Amino acid sequence: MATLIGERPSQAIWRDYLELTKPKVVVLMLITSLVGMFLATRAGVPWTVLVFGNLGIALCAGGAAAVNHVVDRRIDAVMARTHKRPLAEGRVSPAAALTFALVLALSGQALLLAFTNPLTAWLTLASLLGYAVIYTGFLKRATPQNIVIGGLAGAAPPLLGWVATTGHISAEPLLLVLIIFAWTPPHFWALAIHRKEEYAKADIPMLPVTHGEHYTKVHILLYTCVLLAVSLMPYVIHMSGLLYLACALGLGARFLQWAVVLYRGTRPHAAINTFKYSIYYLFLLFIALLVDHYLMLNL
Ligand code: HEM
Ligand SMILES: CC(C)=CCC/C(C)=C/CC/C(C)=C/COP(=O)(O)OP(=O)(O)O
Repeated sequence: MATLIGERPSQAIWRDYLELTKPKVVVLMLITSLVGMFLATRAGVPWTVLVFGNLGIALCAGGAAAVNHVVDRRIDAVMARTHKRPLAEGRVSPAAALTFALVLALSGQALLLAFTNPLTAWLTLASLLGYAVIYTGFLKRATPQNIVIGGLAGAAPPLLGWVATTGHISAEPLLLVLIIFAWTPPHFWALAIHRKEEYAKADIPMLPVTHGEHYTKVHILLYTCVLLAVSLMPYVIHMSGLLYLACALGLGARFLQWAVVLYRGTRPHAAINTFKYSIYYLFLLFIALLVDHYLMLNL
C-alpha cells in the first residue's frame, strides 16, 4: 500500500521530483559521458570513476533541470506540452524544488571532487550554470539563437566523461562536444516548429516564432549538413574506424533525408518525426563510437 504524505501518495511525490530532473534527457547525456570515458583510455576506466563520476554528472544535470522547472514555471503553465509539470500545476513549491536542486548539485559536486578531479567538477559546474542560469534565466527569453549558444551546456557530457578519466582536456572529446553542439539546433528546432503556436503564446522567441518556419527549416538543413560533416571527423583524425564511419554515414544520411522532407513540407508530421529521429540518431551514433572503439582495440 502506498504511504500518504499529506493528501498525496508518496509514490506520486517521488514521481514529481524525478520529473524535475528530466530523466530521459539525463540518461542520454549519461550515455554520451560514458562513451567519453571509455574512449579516453585503452586501459579500462576505474570503477569508481565509472560509477561515481557518472552519478556526479547526472546529479548536477538533474539539479540544473530542476532549476529550469522553477525559473520556467509560468511559461510551462501556458504551453500544452509542459502545463502538467509539477511546478506549473503547483504540486511542488519553488522553494522545495530549489532545495532539491541544491541537494542534487552539491552531492554531485562532492562525488566529482571525491572520485574524479577538480577539473571535472569545474567543467560540470560550468555546464550546470550554463543551462540553469545562462540559457534558462537569460538566453531563452532574449534571442532566437538561445538554443545554439545554450546547447554548449548540454553538449558537454562527453568532455566531462573524458576529463573524469584522464584529468585533462584534449582534441578528441572536444570533437564529440562539437557533434552534439551541431546536433542541438536540428534536434530542438524540429520540435519548435511542431510547437510553434505554444512558444508564441508563451512569448518565447524561438526561431520559428521570430523568423518563420521556412527560415527555420533552411537552418535545420544547414546544421544537419554541418552535423554530417563533423560526425565524420572522428574517422578522419583516426580516432574511430570503418565501422563508425559506416554508421555515421548511414545515420547522417537518414537525418539529412528527414531534414529535406521537413524542408519540402510534403509529409504530415515531418517536424515531430525529425525531432524523434534526432534522439535515435544521437544514441546510435554514440553507441557506434563505443562499439568501434572496442573493435579497434581487439584488432
Ligand atoms: C540547449 C539544448 C537542448 C534543447 C533546447 C533541447 C530541447 C528539448 C525539448 C524542449 C525537449 C522536450 C520534448 C517534449 O517534452 O516533448 C527535449 C527532449 C529530449 N531531449 Fe533535448 N534539448 C537540448 C539538448 C539535449 C541534449 C544535449 C540531449 C542529450 C544528449 C537531449 C536529449 C533529449 C531527449 C532524450 C529528449 C526526450 C525526452 C522525453 O521523451 O521525455 N537534449 N529536448
Ligand atoms: C551538468 C550538465 C551536463 C548540465 C546540462 C543540463 C541539462 C539537463 C540540459 C538539458 C538541455 C535541455 C533539455 C534543454 C531544454 O530546455 P527547455 O527549457 O528549452 O525545454 P523545456 O521547455 O522542455 O523545459
